Amino acid sequence: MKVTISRKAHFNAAHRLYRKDWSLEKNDAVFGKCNNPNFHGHNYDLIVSVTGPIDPETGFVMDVKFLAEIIKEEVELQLDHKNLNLDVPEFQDLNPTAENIAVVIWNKIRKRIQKTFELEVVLYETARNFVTYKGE
Ligand SMILES: Nc1nc2c(c(=O)[nH]1)N=C([C@H](O)[C@H](O)COP(=O)(O)OP(=O)(O)OP(=O)(O)O)CN2
Ligand SMILES: [Zn+2]
Repeated sequence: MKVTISRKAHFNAAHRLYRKDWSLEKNDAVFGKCNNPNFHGHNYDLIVSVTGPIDPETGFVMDVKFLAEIIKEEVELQLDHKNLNLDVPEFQDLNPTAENIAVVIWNKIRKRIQKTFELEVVLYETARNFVTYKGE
């Protein structure tokens, strides 16, 4: 029997969607207002879910306080109030779309979670736009 535990988190960050190897015209055509050279910001909401068996001794899949600490160290401290393009090494050569941010977050958290557990992240970039990544 497997059970999923989830923890919500939140961070604010600025970004610009563009490719350095494209002209301004092509970036504007593809990314529109998200290509503003002066950046723009989002209030990101994150849901991190871990699936695994319940430990019969503790009754936990994993201690949610431990998961909260991992999210604080791997996501909030590294991304909150940052300019993703300028401040975060992972996005120096990677467009900080919601899809790419979700994959970067998943890879950071995956390293900290027991291999036998499944991991899923859902990242809300706006109240209506969100992406899901499960490492598949
Ligand atoms: N597949 C993706 N498409 C878009 C992404 C993305 O990361 N992946 N990002 C953006 C913009 O950065 C931003 O998220 C768009 O914001 P906005 O158009 O304001 O979206 P809202 O949901 O707030 O507003 P609506 O009026 O509901 O469109 C664009 N595309
Ligand atoms: Zn944006």
